[in-house]
Amino acid sequence: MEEVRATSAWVASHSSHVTVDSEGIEKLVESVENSIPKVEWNYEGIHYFDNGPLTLQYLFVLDALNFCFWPDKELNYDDLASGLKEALEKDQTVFDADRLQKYTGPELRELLKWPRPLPLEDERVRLMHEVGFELERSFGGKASNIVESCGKSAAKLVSTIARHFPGFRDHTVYKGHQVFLYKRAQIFAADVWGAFKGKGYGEFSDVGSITIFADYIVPAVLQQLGVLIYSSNLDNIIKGNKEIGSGTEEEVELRACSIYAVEKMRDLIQKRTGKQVLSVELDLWLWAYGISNPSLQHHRTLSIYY
Ligand SMILES: Nc1nc2c(c(CN[C@H]3C=C[C@H](O)[C@@H]3O)cn2[C@@H]2O[C@H](COP(=O)(O)O)[C@@H](O)[C@H]2O)c(=O)[nH]1
Repeated sequence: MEEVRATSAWVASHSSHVTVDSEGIEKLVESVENSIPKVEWNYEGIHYFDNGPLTLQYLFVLDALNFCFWPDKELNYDDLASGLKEALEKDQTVFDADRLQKYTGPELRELLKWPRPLPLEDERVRLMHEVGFELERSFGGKASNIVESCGKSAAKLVSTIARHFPGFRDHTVYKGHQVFLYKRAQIFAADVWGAFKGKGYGEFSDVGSITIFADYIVPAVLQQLGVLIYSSNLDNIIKGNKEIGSGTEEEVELRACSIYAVEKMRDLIQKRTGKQVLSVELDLWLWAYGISNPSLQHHRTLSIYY
């Protein structure tokens, strides 16, 4: 995760379309430093949890598919989470590694009870197959074995997932430099930590190493809160709901500057109050705030990473 931090900082310092506003960070931190809203994991009541290894299988499949909902106006992350939860409650074998390798698009739709093709459905199915195949090949079919192999280190968990599962390798090249963002691998570690409340499978000695999860909600929130400033061209693209290509400077800056800005917020909170906050906690607060404001306009990129 040091690479995520370092490469995001590099993007922020070479950025052409997005500016991280230090004054904006100071103002926001001043207004929230003593009262950062604590948001409970699964505050929405949409997730499967049984306190055992099946929860990890659910979370891993969830985060393998946790991207790109916006092309369907009615589809949200909640539909994916609660759809997978209900499917698992009905049949405990739905996420067995051998079954994951065989799903078709229509079967995935049926699992989620979604009446029409999902956005990037072929990619979702391909990634389910990839997860099933590699779980079987290297982890005895079980996501719990990935977590157990990481010796209570969230950083090791993220790197193990990125090493074994190509679909989680959320990185890109920006102005000639490789940039690591690892949104879905990090969110899996955070989901495990959140679901198990930092105990058992969720105990990580280095949970502070996780950064925020650079999706399409958090940048929009940071802009609304005055932390990110967009060029007028980028602002018009987002307001006009025009698509931004994956891997473009604009897209990488939106994501990397969000990571960098929240790391700066975290440092400032620590400096001013002496209190350690986790980027995961800041992420969940910002994300929940964004989700509760449906009028917030976010950038639109067709991506399998977020
Ligand atoms: N940064 C960040 N992004 C997050 C999440 C979560 C859910 N986290 C769970 C963890 C605890 C809670 O109980 C949540 O259920 C989803 N997303 C992203 O949002 C987008 C979906 O938006 P919309 O199309 O409007 O549904 C999509 O890119 C999705 O990947 C998060 O926590 N942080």
